[in-house]
Amino acid sequence: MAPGVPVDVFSSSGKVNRGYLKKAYVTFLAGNGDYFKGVVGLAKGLRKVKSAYPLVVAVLPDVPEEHREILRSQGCIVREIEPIYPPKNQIQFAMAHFVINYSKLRIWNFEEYSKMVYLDADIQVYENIDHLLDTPHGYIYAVMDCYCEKVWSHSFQYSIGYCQQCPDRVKWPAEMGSPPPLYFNAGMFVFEPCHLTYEKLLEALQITPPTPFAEQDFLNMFFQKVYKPIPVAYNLVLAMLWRHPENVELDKVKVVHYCAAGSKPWRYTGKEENMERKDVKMLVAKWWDIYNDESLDFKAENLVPEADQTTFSKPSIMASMPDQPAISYIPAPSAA
Ligand SMILES: O=c1ccn([C@@H]2O[C@H](COP(=O)(O)OP(=O)(O)O)[C@@H](O)[C@H]2O)c(=O)[nH]1
Ligand SMILES: OC[C@H]1O[C@H](O[C@@H]2[C@@H](O)[C@H](O)[C@@H](O)[C@H](O)[C@@H]2O)[C@H](O)[C@@H](O)[C@H]1O
Ligand SMILES: [Mn+2]
Repeated sequence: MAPGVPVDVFSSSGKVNRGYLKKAYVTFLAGNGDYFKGVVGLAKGLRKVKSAYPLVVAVLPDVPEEHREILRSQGCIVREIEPIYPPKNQIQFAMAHFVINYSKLRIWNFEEYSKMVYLDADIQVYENIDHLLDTPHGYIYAVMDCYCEKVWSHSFQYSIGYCQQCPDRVKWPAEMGSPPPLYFNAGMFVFEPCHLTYEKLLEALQITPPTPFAEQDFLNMFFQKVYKPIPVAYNLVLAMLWRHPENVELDKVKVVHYCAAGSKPWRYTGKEENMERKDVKMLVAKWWDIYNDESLDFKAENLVPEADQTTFSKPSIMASMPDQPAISYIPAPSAA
């Protein structure tokens, strides 16, 4: 991987009171294909768990008006963003479509929000996770990824069978120095929009050679020093079911990420590897139950008045978080 872009997050230059700004969920939609169905499912899932926050959808210009209308009719806040492309490169992304995912970075410029939870459109929320929007400032919270799927076959980790999800199974070779820094799946993360951070991201992107996992690799480099792992329950990358079942308590999972090949519920055929598993079929059916539930369709009278957004208890994850003073991101100048 290219050298990390250190982000010196904390500064004693005092606190920024971000309490007056709004909070929201945000997802990303590109193209005129069927991912909009994922966004509809996500909007209905957040309603089912009675989230107090809206879902913002960052759409690329190629998302047709018809799809945007469907999302608005489901109560989504649709915001058009300009694409972001990595510098000219010969890289072979792990999946060809990953190149459009750099555009996700535009969400750091949604400065009217103090805190957001980003969720891929192939994610479903099955339990209320609004408390993530009350986590201490100054960090990016996300779930650790898994290196065991074939899509990682370009990596040294994969070649020796090392995975951060089970670092003792195959130990990192001492001669290779310390193991790689903890690495998060960029399908779900808790972050703080900030124009200064946004500018630093774009600046750093122009001087960082693209790598197989595109913006996910880049975000892991950029936020390496402020990444806080959160439990698998907050983003079950489906492959964990067969790669690390010992790390999964399915009945405690709050968020499911349908990222394994063939697992997108709206395209599910059951033909790809692992797709015939009982747990996968159950999770796909669970997604469809919400998608098809008309009682979860948006009704204007259900709107949560903005003022009510703060009447929130701080459940368990807050209890385990040391209280931090409200500190804004003050990225250091890029080291690269
Ligand atoms: O044609 C596409 C491909 C991707 N995406 C968005 O980009 C995210 C990341 O792609 P994907 O989830 O397919 O990657 P994975 O998590 O499976 O690696 C999706 O969830 C969508 O939000 C999209 O809108 N249209
Ligand atoms: O553009 C890079 C993408 O990288 C990640 O997807 C991968 C990763 O999770 C692997 O570990 C899985 O094995 C694989 O299936 C999955 O595609 C993010 O989910 C996605 O949002 C996006 O950032
Ligand atoms: Mn995804």
